[in-house]
Amino acid sequence: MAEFRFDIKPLFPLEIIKVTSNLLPHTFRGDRRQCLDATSKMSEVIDRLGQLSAVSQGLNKPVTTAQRLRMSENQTIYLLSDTSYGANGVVMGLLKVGTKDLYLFDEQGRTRKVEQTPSILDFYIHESRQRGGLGKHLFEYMLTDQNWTPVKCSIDRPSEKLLNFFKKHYGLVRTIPQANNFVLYEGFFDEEASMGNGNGKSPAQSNGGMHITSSPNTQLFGAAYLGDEANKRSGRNNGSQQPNPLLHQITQISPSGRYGAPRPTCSMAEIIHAGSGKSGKSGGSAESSSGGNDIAEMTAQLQKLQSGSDHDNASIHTEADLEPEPEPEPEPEPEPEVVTPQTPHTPPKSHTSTPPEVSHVEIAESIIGDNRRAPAFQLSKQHTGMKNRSFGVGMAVMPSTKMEFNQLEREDFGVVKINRPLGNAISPGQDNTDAMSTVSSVGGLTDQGYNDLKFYHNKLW
Ligand SMILES: CC(=O)SCCNC(=O)CCNC(=O)[C@H](O)C(C)(C)COP(=O)(O)OP(=O)(O)OC[C@H]1O[C@@H](n2cnc3c(N)ncnc32)[C@H](O)[C@@H]1OP(=O)(O)O
Repeated sequence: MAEFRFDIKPLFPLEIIKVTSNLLPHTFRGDRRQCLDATSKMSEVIDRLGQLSAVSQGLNKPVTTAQRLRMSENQTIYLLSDTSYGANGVVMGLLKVGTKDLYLFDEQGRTRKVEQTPSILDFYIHESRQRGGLGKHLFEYMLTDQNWTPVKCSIDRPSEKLLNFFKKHYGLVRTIPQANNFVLYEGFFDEEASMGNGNGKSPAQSNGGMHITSSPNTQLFGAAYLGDEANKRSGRNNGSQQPNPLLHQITQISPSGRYGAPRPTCSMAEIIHAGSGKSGKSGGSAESSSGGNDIAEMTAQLQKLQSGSDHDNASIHTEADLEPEPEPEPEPEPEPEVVTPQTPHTPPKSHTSTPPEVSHVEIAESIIGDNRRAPAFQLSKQHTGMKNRSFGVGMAVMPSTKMEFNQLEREDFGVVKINRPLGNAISPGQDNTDAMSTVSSVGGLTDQGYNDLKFYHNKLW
């Protein structure tokens, strides 16, 4: 348990105290000197518990620090103590909550901007006291104090233990898939489920903040981008939408828990890999499939070309058939104030949301063309000395399928050298890293009369 060099009893007149950005216990009364002393000690307590929580969750840096709390506007930390333990007492647990403005998907896959969503941000009970009911005790205190209900809480990358906690104590299992790091349980958007929270409104509604948005992602990916299950559900509900057999959601079964929570995907990657068709929709709703250039069609054409088959009914190869690449473990991120989802998707069996994984090697190649294909056999620069041969690199500036250039110096990423004479040593005093200086000094042309483009880059092949 977290013991300190000072007596914690003055800080903890109650078993549970709450602390906000002033870093003082909500019970605090004292003069300026006592205030400074209390904030200093409380900072130490928060930093220690935050550190223990991070270690317990396998995070490489704490989600909770005194400094972060001090800078926050709407976060509260609840601390659970046992002042009877030892001479100075001990602190046994921490629960950090706050409100967030989030873009969320509801159960029909519509994007909603929910302002001041109740959020569980960090939760920790010391290992020696876990599974003894203290977590529930602390959580219930917070719910009462904040006037929240569990089903209305969003949870920032819940751990496996916390998922079990919600299942055991509140019967919450089924989640609404999100594309950000937050997990919502079914019922979050229900009006009636919010009646028990005291004011008859959901937390979001009570803050006047929930409305369907026309976010860029909704326009880009459509509201029915949830795959078959969601399409069926919405089809049952309103009878207007039919599942499109060509449109499978991009699904990856990932471990649930803090690291298993979905990461936002790169919007640019989505656009590059999936958005080149005129329809502009990657997964698409039933309505979105009208464009002649959509991915399914392009992929089918590619398949036909590859197999040499011209059967009209060749099977369609969709994103769901492609092997997802293993996802690197995401680092813990500071809680975003506004999180914009990229794509919704169907919940995996674990009932936790997973990130959409776009892996369109073939599609990307079909879009870009053969220029991007690597040769069947290629010599590396180890084989060819310092001569590098690059295919497609720098296509943005050279309309050639092949580029050759000398490599006399070390490789650095992203440095583009222009106008240095091909193969020549750099003259003394010439700035080797400044393209501008070489532009003016050489006149811009090589012996062959061409501009010399020099690329320094990491190994790409
Ligand atoms: C947004 C976030 O903060 S995510 C991070 C959540 N925090 C962590 O994972 C840190 C490590 N875990 C903990 O600190 C605690 O286990 C907490 C805070 C999740 C729960 O506190 P506890 O005091 O253990 O909760 P409490 O005793 O009230 O409830 C126990 C239930 O929680 C779940 N739980 C607690 N520990 C575990 C565990 N090791 N394995 C699986 N489930 C667990 C179970 O449902 C358990 O019920 P059970 O013992 O009948 O199986």
